[in-house]
Amino acid sequence: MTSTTVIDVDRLNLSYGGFHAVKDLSFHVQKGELYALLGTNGAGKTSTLETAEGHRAADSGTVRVFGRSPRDRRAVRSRMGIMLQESGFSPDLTVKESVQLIGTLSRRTDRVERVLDIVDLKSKSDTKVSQLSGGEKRRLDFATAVYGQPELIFLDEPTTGLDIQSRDALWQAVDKLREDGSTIVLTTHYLEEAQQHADRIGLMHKGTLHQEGTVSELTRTLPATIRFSLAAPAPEPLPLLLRSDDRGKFLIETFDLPHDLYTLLGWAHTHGAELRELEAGPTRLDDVFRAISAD
Ligand SMILES: Nc1ncnc2c1ncn2[C@@H]1O[C@H](COP(=O)(O)OP(=O)(O)OP(=O)(O)O)[C@@H](O)[C@H]1O
Repeated sequence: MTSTTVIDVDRLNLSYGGFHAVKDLSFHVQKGELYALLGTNGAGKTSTLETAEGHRAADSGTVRVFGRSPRDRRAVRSRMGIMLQESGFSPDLTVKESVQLIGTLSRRTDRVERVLDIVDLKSKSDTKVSQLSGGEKRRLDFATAVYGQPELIFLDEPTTGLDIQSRDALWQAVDKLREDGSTIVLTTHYLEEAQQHADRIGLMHKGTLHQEGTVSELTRTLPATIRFSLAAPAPEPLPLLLRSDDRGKFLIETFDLPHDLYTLLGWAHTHGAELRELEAGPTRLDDVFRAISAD
C-alpha cells in the first residue's frame, strides 16, 4: 500500500451461511482513479463494495479505506459518498428535504441548490419522492455521491433506468468530480460506459477477480475481428485464416487489424470479389467479458 492508495483489499473472503461468495479477493484503488468492478450476476461485486463501504464485515482478509477500517465509521464515513442501487429515501419527503437529509447524514457541507442543479432536479425541488419518475429517483440517488464533493465515491450501477440525456449529464458530473480530485469506484452492467470512463477495470466471476487492468490491457488479450459476406463464391482463396461466424458470415480474427483489413481489401479488388456487410473493429470489453463468463 502506498500513500496514494485509497482502497486496499487484501485476500477478502465473504460467505453467506455455507455459500462462499467472495474468495481471496485482492485489489487496490489509487487516489484520483476511476476503478470499475465489473462481473457476471452474482459474481460478488455488491458484497465486496458493501464491505469497502463499511456495511459488511469481512469473514477473513483485510479491507482498508484511507488506511483505516471502513467499519471505523467516524474516521471514514464523511469522506465517502455512496450511491446505492436504491437509496430508499422516504416517499413523503420532498426532493429538497431529501437532499438536506443527505447533508445531515453525511456531515459534509454543501449548498442544496448546487446539488439540485448538478442532478438536474431544481424544478422538482418541492415534489415528493413518491411522485418522481424512476429516472428522477435515480438522479436523486446520485445526489448522495455529489453532496459535499466526497473524496471517495461509490457508484453502484449509477445509470440504470436513465435516459441517454440523463446518462450523459451524470457522466459529465462524474468527470467534474474527478477533475476536482475525487476517487470513484463503479459497478455497472453497461460495459461501454466502463470502457469509456474507467482507468482500470477488475473483472469478477464467481467470487474471484479473473482479470484486472486498463481497457487496452484487457482487450489486447483477444483478437480484433473482421466480418463480411460475399456476393458470389470466392474466385480465389483468401490468404488469411477465416471461419464462419454464428450468423453465417466470414470471420477473420486478427491481432493486426489494419494489416489484415488491407490484405482483405486488396484481395477483393484484385479478384473482383464483392464484399458485403463488411464490419471491422477492435476487441470490445464485451468480448473479454464473454470469454470469462464462458468458464
Ligand atoms: N444476504 C445474502 N444471503 C445469501 N446469499 C447472498 C446474500 N447476498 C448475496 N448473496 C449471494 O452472494 C453472491 C454474490 O452476490 P452479490 O450481490 O455480491 O453479486 P453481484 O456481483 O453484485 O451480482 P449482480 O450483478 O447480480 O448484482 C450471489 O450468489 C448472491 O446470491
